[in-house]
Amino acid sequence: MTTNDTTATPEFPAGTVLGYPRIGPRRELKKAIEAFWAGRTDAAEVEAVAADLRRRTRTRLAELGLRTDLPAIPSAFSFYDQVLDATALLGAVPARFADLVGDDGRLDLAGYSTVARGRGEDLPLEMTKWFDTNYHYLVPEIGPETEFRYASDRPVREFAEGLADGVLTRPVIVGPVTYLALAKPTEGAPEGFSPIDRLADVLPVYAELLRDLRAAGATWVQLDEPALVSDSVDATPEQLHAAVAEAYRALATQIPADERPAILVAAPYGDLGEALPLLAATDIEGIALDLVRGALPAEPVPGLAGKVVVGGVIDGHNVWRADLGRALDRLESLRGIAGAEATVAAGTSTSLFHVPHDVEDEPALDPTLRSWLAFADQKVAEVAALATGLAEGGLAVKEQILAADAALATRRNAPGVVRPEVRERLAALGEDAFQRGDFADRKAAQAQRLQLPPLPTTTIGSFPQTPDIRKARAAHDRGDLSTAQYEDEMRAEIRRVVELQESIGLDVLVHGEPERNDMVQYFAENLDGFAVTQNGWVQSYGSRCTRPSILWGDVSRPAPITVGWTQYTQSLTSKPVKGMLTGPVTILAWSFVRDDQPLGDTANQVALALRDEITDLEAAGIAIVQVDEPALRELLPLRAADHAAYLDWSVRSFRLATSGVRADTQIHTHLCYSEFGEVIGAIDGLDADVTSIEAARSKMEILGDIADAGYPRAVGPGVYDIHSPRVPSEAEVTELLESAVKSIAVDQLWVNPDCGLKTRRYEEVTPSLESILAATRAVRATL
Ligand SMILES: Nc1nc2c(c(=O)[nH]1)N[C@@H](CNc1ccc(C(=O)N[C@@H](CCC(=O)N[C@@H](CCC(=O)N[C@@H](CCC(=O)O)C(=O)O)C(=O)O)C(=O)O)cc1)CN2
Ligand code: MET
Ligand SMILES: [Zn+2]
Repeated sequence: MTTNDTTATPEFPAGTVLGYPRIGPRRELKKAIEAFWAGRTDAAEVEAVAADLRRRTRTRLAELGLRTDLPAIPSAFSFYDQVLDATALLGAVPARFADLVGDDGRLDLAGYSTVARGRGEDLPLEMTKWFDTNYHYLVPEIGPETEFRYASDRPVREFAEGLADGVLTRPVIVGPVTYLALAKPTEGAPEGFSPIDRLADVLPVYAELLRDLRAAGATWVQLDEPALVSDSVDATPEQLHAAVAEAYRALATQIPADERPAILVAAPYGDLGEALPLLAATDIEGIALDLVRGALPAEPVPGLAGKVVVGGVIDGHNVWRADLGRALDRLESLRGIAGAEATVAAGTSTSLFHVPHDVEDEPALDPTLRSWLAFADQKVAEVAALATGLAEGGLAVKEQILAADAALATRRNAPGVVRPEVRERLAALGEDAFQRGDFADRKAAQAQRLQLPPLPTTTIGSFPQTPDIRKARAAHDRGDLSTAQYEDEMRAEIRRVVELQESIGLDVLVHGEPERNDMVQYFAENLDGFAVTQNGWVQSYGSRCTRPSILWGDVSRPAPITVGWTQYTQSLTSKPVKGMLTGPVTILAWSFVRDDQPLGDTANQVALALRDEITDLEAAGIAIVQVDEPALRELLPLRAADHAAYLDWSVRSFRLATSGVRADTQIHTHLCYSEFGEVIGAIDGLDADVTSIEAARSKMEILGDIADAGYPRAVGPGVYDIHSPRVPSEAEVTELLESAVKSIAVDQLWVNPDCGLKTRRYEEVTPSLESILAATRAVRATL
C-alpha cells in the first residue's frame, strides 16, 4: 500500500516562504509584457526579462538567509496568473481559443495572453477575486468534454533553470482540488455537473508533472490548496474532503516516493478546520498551515507524525513587522502539538506576492514608521531568523527578537497611533448617527429636487486615465510641474469629460476622477493616519498593480478633499454632478491596515472622515454623492460562521459615513461584482438610495435576486462590460434593458456601465456610452 515506508523523506529546510512577488521591484514584468502586447517587443525579450527577474529573486532570497541546497526558495513565477498557468499546464484552454494551442498542446506567450485578455468576440476567461484578497485570478472553464493533457513543462524548465544556477528550488503549482473548486462549468454543461467531478481526469497530468519534476532533480513540490480553508467555493465540504482523499491517494500513495518529489500541500488564507485531519491522514510529506488567520491545532492531529509541518507564523498578507519572540513561541507550541516525529519549519502564512518587495526601497517613508514594517524581503529575513531559532534555540536570535520588541514598543506609544480626540468623537456618537430617515420620504424629496427622466443614465465615476494625465501627475510628483499647473491640467480634463457627457446626453454627470492615481491611494494621501509608498507595487491582476496605502494611526480629515473638484465640475453644467468617494470598507480592504485594534473600529474612524466630506459636499450644493464599496464582498470572511459579525461592522461603517445627509440628498453606492445574492442582506443594510452593480456579462441575472428579495431601493445593473475592449451595440444594450424593465419596477432602475472607465480608452468608451444612451431612449419610448 504505502510505498513511503522504504524511502526516507528528502530533507526540508527549517525556514521557507510560500511565494514571492513576481512583478519585479520596478514593475519590470508589467512593463515588458505591456510592451509585448503593444507590439513594441517580442516574446524572446519578455522571456529574457522574466528569466532575469527569476534569477534576481533567487539571489536575493539566498542573500536574505534562505537555503539554496535545500528547497527553501519557491519557484513560483507567473507571466499573468498562477491559475491561468495551471490551465496551460492541464491543456484546459476553452474551445473558442483552440486555434491558439500548438500540436504539442502548448500555448505560446501570445496565445497565453489572448486567453487572458480576449480577442474580438472571444471573451477572455472571467476574472474574479482570489480568496479574500485584492488579487484576481482567471476562472477556468471546465466541462464534461474538457480534454486534459500534460501541455506545459514550464514548471520543470523553471526548476531546471534554478538548479543550473546552483539553487534547488521548490516548484509551486495550484493544487488539483483548488483548481477545480475555483473553476466554473462550461456553458452548455449539463445541470448538476460540477468541475470537481473531473478530478480523476486531471490527476494523471499532475502525476506526469511530478514524475518530470523528480527526473529534473526536484526533491519537494508545493501544491497550493487554499480552497480547503473556504466555505465560498463551488464545492460542498463533503465534495472537497472526498476530493482531498482521492487526489492525494493518487499523487502521494500511488506514485512511488522515489518517482516523485515529496509533496507539501499549502493551505494559505485561513484555517483548515476539518480538512486538517483529512490531509494529515494522506501520504503527503508536508502541510503548510496559515497560523496568522488560522489557529494552532488545539490537540495532537493523528497522521502528522513523520510529516513536515510548515508553521505560517509570518503574515504574508500584511506589512507589519512580526513579534518574533511570540512567533518563535508559537512554532515551539506547534512542535509540541505535532509531536516529536514531525518536523516543524518556519514559514509565511501565504505567498508574499500580496506585499511589496522591500521597505528599504522607500526612502521617503518616515524612518520610525519604516522600522515597524516588513515587506517581502524583511519577511524573508524574519523567517530566516525563526529558522535559526528553531534549529539552535531562541538565544541564537536574541538580538533580532529584542529589535522586533523595541520596534513594536515604539509603535504602541508613537504619536498619532492613538488620538484621544478621534476616539472621543466616535465614542460620543448615538445610534442616530447610523440612521437615515424613511426611504419613502427620501425618494419623494429626491425626485422633487432632481427631476430625472425614467431610466436615468450615469457612469460609475472614472473616465479613461490617459497617458497625458499620468504624465502630468508623474511630472508633478517629480517637481517638474507646479501644483497650479497640474491642477489646471486636471481642470481642463474635467471640462472635456463634462462636455463629452453632455454631448452624449447622460443625465447625472461625474468629474471623471482624473486627479486620482487610485481610488484608495488618493484618499489615503489626503487623510491623517495613512502613509503611502513610492515603489510598493502589488499585483492586482495581470499587469495591473496598486500601491496599497498603510493605515498606521488614528484617522482624521485635515481638510476637505474632493469638494473643490466637485464644485468646479458642477459650475460647468446644469445637470446634477455626482460627488465621488471611496467607502470605509474598500479603503480598508485595499490598504495595509493596523492590526492592533478591531477592523470595525478602524472602519468607523474612516467613516467619520468621509461623513464630514459628504456634509461639505452637501453644503456646497451637491445633490448626489456616490460612496463606492466594491470591496464589500471581498472582505467577506471565508468561513460562513464569521459572516454575520463582518457584515455587521462593515454595514455600520458605511451607514456612519452616509447617514448625515438631508432626505433630498441622494446617496449612491457601487459594488463591482455580480454575486449580489450572496450579500443582499448587507446591501439592504447599506440603505443607499441607488446601488450600481456589475451585470452585463451575466445578462442581468442578479435582477431576479433583487425582485425575489423585494428590494425596495433603486439599482443600476451594469449594461456595459468595461472589462473588455468590446463596444456593445445599441441592440445589445436595448435587449438588456428590456429584460430589466420586465423584472423590476421602472422607477427602481438606473442605466450605467458595470464599473469605472479608467482602464479603457476613449475609442471604446465614447461609442459604448453612445450605444447606452441610444438604447435608453429607445426603451423609454416604449414605457
Ligand atoms: N486599489 C485598487 N484596487 C482595485 C481597483 C482599483 O481601482 N484600485 N479596481 C479593481 C481592479 N483592480 C485594478 C487594479 C489596478 C488598476 C490600475 O489601473 N493600475 C494602474 C496603476 C494606477 C496608478 O496607481 N497610477 C498612478 C501611477 C501611474 C504610473 O504607472 N506612472 C508611471 C509614469 C507615468 C508616465 O510617465 O507615463 C510610473 O510611475 O512609471 C498614477 O496614475 O499616478 C496600473 O497598473 O497601470 C486597475 C484596476 C479591484 N481592485
Ligand atoms: C473598482 S470600483 C471603481 C469605482 C470608481 N468610482 C471608478 O469609477 O473608477
Ligand atoms: Zn467597480
